[in-house]
Amino acid sequence: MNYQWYPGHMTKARRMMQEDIKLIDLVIELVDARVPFSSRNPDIDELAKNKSRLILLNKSDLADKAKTARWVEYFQQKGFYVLELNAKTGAGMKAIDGVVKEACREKIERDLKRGIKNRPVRAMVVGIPNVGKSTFINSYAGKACTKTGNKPGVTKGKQWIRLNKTTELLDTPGILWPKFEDQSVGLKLALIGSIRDEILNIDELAISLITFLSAEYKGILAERYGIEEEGTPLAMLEAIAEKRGCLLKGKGLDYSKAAGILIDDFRSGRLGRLTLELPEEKEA
Ligand SMILES: Nc1nc2c(ncn2[C@@H]2O[C@H](COP(=O)(O)OP(=O)(O)OP(=O)(O)O)[C@@H](O)[C@H]2O)c(=O)[nH]1
Repeated sequence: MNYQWYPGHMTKARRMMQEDIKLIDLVIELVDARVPFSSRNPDIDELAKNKSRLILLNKSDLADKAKTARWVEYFQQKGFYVLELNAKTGAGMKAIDGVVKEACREKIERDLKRGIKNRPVRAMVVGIPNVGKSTFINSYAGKACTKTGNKPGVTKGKQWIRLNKTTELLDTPGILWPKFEDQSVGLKLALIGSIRDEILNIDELAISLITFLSAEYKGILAERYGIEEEGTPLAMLEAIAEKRGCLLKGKGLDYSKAAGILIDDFRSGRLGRLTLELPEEKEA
């Protein structure tokens, strides 16, 4: 399968982010907890060097709890501050302020030594499309906070949201481009729904998911669809089509319909909390 992204916007988005990053102290990077490696663009490490860093493992409600704990440990070992989050419900949100302060402690202390009091920490949210940046900003900023409007000088044209006494957030998130280093990255991004479905081959996607699930999460397909987990992935897709009554008009089974049901069940969490990759695979 050949995966494409939204070509054309990348250069502009990157240039804008390069400018914006100059204005901020803290980069809050959202990744999808089901694919923390595939949903991050490592170029951000270069773009945001010398900045405090916080990684939010978002959509953690859909990810495997034990595997998320391993990703937390992995990113911590790399020197990032890390939190699990469900931006949609706000679960995990309370811990953020404390961690932001901790991540920016050096900056706050440096300011104090220079006699600068109460200059807020300036933060920016970044991430690839669909990881939940807007949902997070809306939830974190809440209704009570006010937009500060344009400021003179360096921040001309930028909107900042004053979150509390210590933190301001740039109101437009930085969009990063996913990095298709190998086919498996594109495949995982397609599975979580970050690539437009029109350009995907849904049958191939379902076969890949079945292959993965029957190896890593044995029993899940049997439980959800009442099928035997045996034979080829195609045979299992066929079994799902049979169980779910996916029929073509008078001409046998509708595999694509069954594939659609499976992918949809995965994306919405109906197959359970599943994570598609682990840190050690990435390091291998
Ligand atoms: N289950 C779940 N869904 C979430 C969570 N956070 C965001 N979403 C959903 O994910 C989808 C994308 O969220 P957005 O906030 O639009 O993502 P974005 O990163 O701003 O997307 P772009 O504008 O494309 O860059 C929406 O349907 C959200 O409701 C979460 O923690 N859990």
